[in-house]
Amino acid sequence: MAAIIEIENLSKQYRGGTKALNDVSLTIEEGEIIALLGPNGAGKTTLISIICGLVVPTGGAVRVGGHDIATDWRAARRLIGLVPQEIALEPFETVMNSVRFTRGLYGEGSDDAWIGQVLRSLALWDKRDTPTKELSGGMKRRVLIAKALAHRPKVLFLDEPTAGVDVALRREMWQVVEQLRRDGVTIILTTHYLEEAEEMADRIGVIDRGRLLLIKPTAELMGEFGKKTLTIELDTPLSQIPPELEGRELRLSADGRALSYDYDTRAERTGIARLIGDLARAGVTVRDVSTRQSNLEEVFMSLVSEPQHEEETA
Ligand SMILES: Nc1ncnc2c1ncn2[C@@H]1O[C@H](COP(=O)(O)OP(=O)(O)OP(=O)(O)O)[C@@H](O)[C@H]1O
Repeated sequence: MAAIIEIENLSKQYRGGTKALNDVSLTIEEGEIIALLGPNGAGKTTLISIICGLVVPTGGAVRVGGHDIATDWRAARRLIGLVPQEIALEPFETVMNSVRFTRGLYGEGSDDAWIGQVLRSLALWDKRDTPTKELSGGMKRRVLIAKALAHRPKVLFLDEPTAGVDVALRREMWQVVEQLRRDGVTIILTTHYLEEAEEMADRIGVIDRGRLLLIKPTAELMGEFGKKTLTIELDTPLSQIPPELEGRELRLSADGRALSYDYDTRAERTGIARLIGDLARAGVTVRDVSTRQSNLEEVFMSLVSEPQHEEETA
C-alpha cells in the first residue's frame, strides 16, 4: 500500500503562545481508517486543519499524495475532503444542488453521475430534491459527507462525526464510514469516544497536549494494553485469602465469594493453570470462572494521566 499522507515533525504554536502540536510525525496508508483520540484541546483539530490547509504550521512538513501542502497546496487540497464538526448547510437549497455547489468551489466542472453515485451510497438519492432544512439530523450529517466527497477526494477527514448525537445516529454514521471504507476512501476521524475508535479504526492514534503519544493497529493496542481479569466465584465464601495462595496477588471480594486475578494476555505464562492447581490444593472449590478484557477506556486513561492545562506553552 502507498502512503497517502506523510506528516513530518509537525509543530504549531498559536500566536497566544499555545503549543497545540509538538513534533508530530505520522504516515497514513491509502485505504486506512485512522482514529485520532484525545481529550479536549489535545491538538486533533489543529492537526486536521493544518493538513487541510486551514492553519499554517510553525514547523515540519505534510505531503498529501506526494504534494507538499505548503508549496503544492492546490494539488494537495484537491485530494482532501473535510467534514466539519458543525452542520452548516444552505437551508433552502436541495440536497443535489448543495453537493453540486461544492464541486464548483473546487473549480471542478459538473459531474452529476458522480454526485448521483455519492448520494446513492449515502442513502440520500431519494432526498436529492428535498431542501436541506427538511432533513433529519442524521441526513444532514450525510449531506455534509456528500459535499466533502463531491470532488472525488482520496482522503476524508471527519472531525468528531458523532459528537452530541444519539446512539442510533452514531451507529448509522459508523455504517456510513464502513461503506466509505469499502469504496476505498482513506478516512481520518477525530473522536472523544473510545468505543467509536475501537469500532471503526484500523489504527488508533492517541494525542495529548500536542504530542502523538502512540499510533498502533487497533487490535494490537487492545492486546498490548489489554490486561485481563480472571474472576473466580467460590462455592463457599472465604474470610481471608488462604496462606497457600499468598503472594499470588489475588483480591478477595468484600463478601468473600469471589477471587480476582489480573494477568497479562501477552505473557508466556499467565499463571492461571498454577493458580487453579493451588486453589484445589488449598481446598477452595470453584463454582464458576469468568474473564474480562480491559477496554480502551482503561488503556486511554493509563496513557493520558493529567488533565490538560490551557495555559501550558511548553
Ligand atoms: N486559533 C487558535 N488560536 C489560539 N489557540 C488555539 C487556536 N485553536 C486552538 N487553539 C489551542 O490549541 C490547543 C489545541 O486545540 P485543538 O482544537 O487542536 O484541540 P482538539 O484536540 O481538537 O480539542 P477538541 O477535542 O476540544 O476539539 C488548545 O489549547 C486550544 O485552546
